[in-house]
Amino acid sequence: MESLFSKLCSYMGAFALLQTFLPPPLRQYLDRGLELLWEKLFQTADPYMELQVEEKMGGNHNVNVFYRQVGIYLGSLRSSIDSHTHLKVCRSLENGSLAFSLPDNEALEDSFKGLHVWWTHTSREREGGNNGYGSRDERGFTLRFMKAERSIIMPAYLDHVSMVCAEIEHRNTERLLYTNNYGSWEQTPFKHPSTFDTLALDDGLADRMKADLDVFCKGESFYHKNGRAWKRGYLLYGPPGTGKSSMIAAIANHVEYDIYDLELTKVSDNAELKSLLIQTTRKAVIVIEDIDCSVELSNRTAAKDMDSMSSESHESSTGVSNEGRKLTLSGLLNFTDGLWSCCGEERIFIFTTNHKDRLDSALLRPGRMDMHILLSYCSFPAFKKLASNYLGIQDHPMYTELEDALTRAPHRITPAAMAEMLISNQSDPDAAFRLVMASCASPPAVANPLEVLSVNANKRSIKKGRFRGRTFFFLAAIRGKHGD
Ligand SMILES: Nc1ncnc2c1ncn2[C@@H]1O[C@H](COP(=O)(O)OP(=O)(O)OP(=O)(O)O)[C@@H](O)[C@H]1O
Repeated sequence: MESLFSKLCSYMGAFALLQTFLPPPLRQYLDRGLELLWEKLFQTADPYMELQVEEKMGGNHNVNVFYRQVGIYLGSLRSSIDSHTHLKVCRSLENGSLAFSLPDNEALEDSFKGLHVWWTHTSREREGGNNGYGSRDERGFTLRFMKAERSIIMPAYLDHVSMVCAEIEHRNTERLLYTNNYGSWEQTPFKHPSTFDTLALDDGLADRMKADLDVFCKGESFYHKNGRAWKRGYLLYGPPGTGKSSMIAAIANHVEYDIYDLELTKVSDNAELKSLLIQTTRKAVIVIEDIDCSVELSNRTAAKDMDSMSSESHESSTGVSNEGRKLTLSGLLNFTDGLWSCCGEERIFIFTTNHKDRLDSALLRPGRMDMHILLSYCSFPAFKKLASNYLGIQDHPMYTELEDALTRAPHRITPAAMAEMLISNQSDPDAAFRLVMASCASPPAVANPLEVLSVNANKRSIKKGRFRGRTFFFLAAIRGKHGD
């Protein structure tokens, strides 16, 4: 009896030793085999249950979306995959990246809320060939978990799989820039290289913006718990060429959202505005640039005075009263803030203006735009960032002098103008810095025509374009704001 007991002990010791050396897939096979043996010997009920996720469903073999989602999800479980020594690999046609997965019949372990589940992929030849349904194999995933955990796995874990897959797909999909064209959105791939690392901003602003965006993106439960629409508003203001458009691109790149660039002059009325908003998807940055110039949304008191002066002549010439004006400030406020704005989630609204003082106080009141961000002339830290980006220079003997000049400069330089001076003298940094010094000391030889235009002319009649990173305006037809 004693010798049998010691034999049993030594077997157990050998098993424990074997357990540490066996590769995980083999261990799982053994586990499963022993479980089956145990069930056979002692007739115990299987404490596990299984779910089948087949690639094709039903008699007419419709594609099962969840099968694809599971495949993508499992591909993201890198630490579980890395613990295996037998893997499959393929390269994606779309983005050229490598994707690893387990061979058929090998179990991949995952955990969710402290529970453990196991996925296995199987494929077997379809009976009677391919029957005209593409693949000859019947493929599917099997999910195995404890029966007692059924209420957590179904559907919370399954929803989790779909959600993670949606995020992965969103990250891998090319992002889009939408522009409105009379009632509908037209899309084009969005590839703007601006990031918070390339922007020259005042100290700490990039970090504050990134932190704010990160909190917003992870804020679903916060917004829902507090009964708030999951959206955020930024007003970017400052002179032309200080990086407002570049910051929009940096924001979109940071959060990886699509951009909807709303041109208000192409929106005929509030109903169209509403319809455009409803067509936007979640995870969207909705931008209205130069909001003070887009439509008559300036200070309402001033507008009222203007209206009363001109209403008579306007009505007689057009037959439409000012009261019946089609696109209104209240329509726009409803767009960003009111009930309409709640028909989608995870949206960032950005308005830009060169003249914050011209905006109606209703647009500026606390809570409307969450952050008002001033982008201004080039400070010394911003200059150093541009010099580092464009010339690869971190420090230079002229920096003390330049800091002094930029701090006291009577003729302030925009980051756009600074970038141009550095880029055009890339091969000779000393010459670039001398040019910056000279620009600090005296105004540019030729006044910046775009600044003159932007002050006097109605921007609705000005076309905006970019060439080599600079913003250019050219007149479609010069029409002064008040007809001058
Ligand atoms: N803060 C900045 N950091 C880095 N580059 C900048 C910055 N500001 C401007 N630039 C450069 O100047 C160019 C024009 O800037 P951008 O169009 O972003 O300015 P803006 O403020 O939107 O001008 P506008 O009001 O005329 O639309 C950009 O392509 C970028 O190269």
